[in-house]
Formats: sequence, C-alpha cells, structure tokens
Amino acid sequence: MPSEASSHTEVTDATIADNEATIEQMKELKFNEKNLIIYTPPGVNEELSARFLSSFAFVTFKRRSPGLLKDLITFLQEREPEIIKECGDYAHFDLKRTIWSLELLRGEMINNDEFQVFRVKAPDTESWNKFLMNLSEDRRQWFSAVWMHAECYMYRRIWSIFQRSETLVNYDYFGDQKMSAARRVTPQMKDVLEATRKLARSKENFQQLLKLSAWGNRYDLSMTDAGPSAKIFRQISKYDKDLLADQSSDIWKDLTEACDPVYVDIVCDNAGFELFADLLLAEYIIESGLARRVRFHVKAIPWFISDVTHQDFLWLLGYFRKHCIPEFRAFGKRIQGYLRDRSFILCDKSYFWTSGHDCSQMKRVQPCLYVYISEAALVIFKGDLNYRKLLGDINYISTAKFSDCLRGFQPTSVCALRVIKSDIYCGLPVCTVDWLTEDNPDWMISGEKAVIQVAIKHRLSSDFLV
Ligand SMILES: O=P(O)(O)OC[C@@]1(O)O[C@H](CO)[C@@H](O)[C@@H]1O
Repeated sequence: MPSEASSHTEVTDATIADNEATIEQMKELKFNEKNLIIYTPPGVNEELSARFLSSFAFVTFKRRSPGLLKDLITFLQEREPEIIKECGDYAHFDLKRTIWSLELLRGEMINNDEFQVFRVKAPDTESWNKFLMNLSEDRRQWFSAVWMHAECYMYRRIWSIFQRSETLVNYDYFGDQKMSAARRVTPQMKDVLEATRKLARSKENFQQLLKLSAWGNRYDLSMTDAGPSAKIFRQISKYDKDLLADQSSDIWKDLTEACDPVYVDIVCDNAGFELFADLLLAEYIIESGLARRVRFHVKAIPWFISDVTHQDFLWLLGYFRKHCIPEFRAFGKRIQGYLRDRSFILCDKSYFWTSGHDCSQMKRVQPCLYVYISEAALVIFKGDLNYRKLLGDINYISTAKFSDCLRGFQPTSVCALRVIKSDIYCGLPVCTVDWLTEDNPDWMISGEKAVIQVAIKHRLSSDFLV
C-alpha cells in the first residue's frame, strides 16, 4: 500500500502531465486556427499541402522536418573535429554560423513564416527566386504551400546555408549517412550480385530486375535506416502481392519494339542499395541488347538526405572497384567500362531535378532537358518524390489513368518505379485505397506497397523530339 506522501506525489505527477498535455493541445489548436489549417482532407485534384491537418505533409512540417533539421544540427556539432580536418580550421567559425542559420530555418518552419528569396549566388538562384515570386501570396508559407514546393524549398535552403561559407561550400552534409548506408548493405548487395549473374535475355528476367529496382526504392534515409533482406532478388516474386500496379510486361514490349538507337534514361533517386539495383538493371539492359545506352540523371546538390549526387555515383563505383570481394571489383570494372565506352552516361548537372517545378513545367523552364530526354525510348523515374513531381503533387482520384496525370509531360515513354511513401496515387484498381486504408490508415507511408507504371509514347524513328 503506497504511503500517503507517495500516492500524493503520484497524483501530482499525473496532474502535471495532464496539464502539460492540455497546454500542448491548446497550443496546437491556436496554431491551427491562426494558420487556417483545414480539418477535412484535400479534395480531388487539389494539391497536397500541410494546410490539411490529416495529410502527411502536415506531419512532415510539424514533426519530421523540424526533427531532420535538429538531427542535422546535432550531426554538425558532433562531427566538428572531422569536418575541420576535411574542410580546414576556419570551418570552426563557418560551422557556428551554419548551425545558427539552420536553427533560424527551423524556427521559420515552426512559425509558418513566409518563404524567403535566395541571396547566395548559385547557378539556380535566379530560377529558384523566379519560382518563389511566381507563387501566389497564399501559397508561400510552409503550412499553405504545395507540399512539394515547400519540401524542395527546405532542402534548397539548407544547401544555400552551406553555400554561404567558404570552407563548407563543397561539403555534403548527408554524405556520411549515404556512405554508411551503402556499407551496411554490402552483404545484401553481394548476394544480389551473385544471384543476377549471366541472366539470359528474357521478359521474365527483365521484369525481375525492374522489380528489384522498384523495391530498391524502399531504402531511403528520410524514411528508414533498415536495409533489404539478402534474399530480396531470389524472392522478388514474393513481393508481387504488394505491387498495386505492375505494367512491367508493357515496358518490356515497348522497349523491344523501340527504334534504334535505343537509349534508356534513369532519373535516379536514392544512393546505396537503390543505386546498386539501378546499375544492375542498366547492366542487364546493355548486356541483353535491349538498349545501346543508359543515361543516369542524378542530383546537383545534396537532396532529401539519400538522393544520389555525382559524388555518390562515383563513390559507389570506387567502393566496388577497391573492394576486397572479387565479385564487387569485377562489377565495378564492368561499370567503369560502360562509362568509358559510353554505354553508360552520367548526365551533366541539371538543376531542374532540385527545383520546385514539377515535370509538366520542364518543357517551359528547361526545354533542353526535355529535348534530351526525348531522345530516349524510355525514361524511368525512380522513387516517391519523382512520382510526386510527375503528378505535380495533385490529389488525383486513385483510379485516374497514369498517362492523364502527367498533364502533357510525355517526352517519350514515361515509366515510374515507386514505393508508395506518401498520400498520392493514380492508376490503381477501384477500391484499392479504401480497402488498404481500412486495413491500416498509414499504409501509404509504410513503404509496403509499390507500383510499376508506364505511359507509352509510340514513336516512329522520324518523330519530332518535342
Ligand atoms: O523519393 P523517395 O526517396 O522515394 O522518397 C522521398 C520521401 O521520403 O520524401 C517525402 C516525404 O518527406 C516523400 O515523397 C517520401 O516519403
């Protein structure tokens, strides 16, 4: 029987906890009222936004992104000695100002301040500021903007903070996480490499590698630290039940009927295992004669934590080439050979992929890129953010045709290999979303389901490019 004093303390503690919870709730209600947060979900064809209380966008700017900024600040504080060794003694002073600026950015997000134009000179500063100035007044704050606009703005703001400092201008503040993630999945990559040697040219093998590339998208550091199972390739068909749309057969048909010279473009997403799976798919496409060339589009700046930059692509290649396991060295040597004979092209930097624009704007804002991609018979968009860029973060009805949701973006046949990590979808069978949501209201952010979709563009070899 607790003494009177201890039971009194327990009652006081419980009362304090209740009061704190109530105060927190009052604060949230006040925030929602002040910032016109909407309690109903977005309507059909409305753009995703953190202004909708029930959206993943709201959770992102209320919890996830402030947490990400806090973690980045802690990382910089803890890694100061290593960063100074890498970037020079003056980095000590630059780090202080960088951390202070990241804390200011975090405060702006929490207070739902208006987006600021970029002052630090960079190749994309002017285009980013033009983009921001073209946003309507009521779409220039964290909790009112289109989710994709605000999220891309955040990662570009982080980069601009590092661009302001002499010593940190080339420092990849997500680099350590990307390299450790790749090292962590080395055993799985070895198993997959062994399982995918000498695959004959066949529709089934192509489909298996396409699915591996799709499921490789599950491993993105802004969502999980977990890696794939070692048996992922050998058991890839086990995941077919979680493919809500699978047009891999249509993709095979389109590619095998394409006019020479056949190029396949891959708009990459995450480094590490996903990039490894993309390289395996690309190797198969070249070795089986499905295409003459595979061209990789990567990010110009550190992006969404684990997105591939040129530095990451070349680091993984070097990691394989110098590895103690002979299979990795051989794989690295082959990739090097494809780059040398131009079967693989690591495309030059394009700041379109780290802009706020969605793909339907590419023809207008980056026509050269649109024409370049038009040369390919197929362009493969990897991942969830790229899917949102294809759909413009628009809340389509889940049964809407994938090709219709591209809103005129059709430089060539457009394929999406996407693990579903956000509340936006199209091209799904009737009632799929309802059934899954009834089962688990958070299924769409779990990474348990995926789609392989394609909008075919039938082209004669003499077609105009645009
Ligand atoms: O493009 P990826 O790496 O597959 O996913 C990007 C992502 O992690 O970021 C956004 C949420 O912050 C979502 O689009 C998705 O969850």
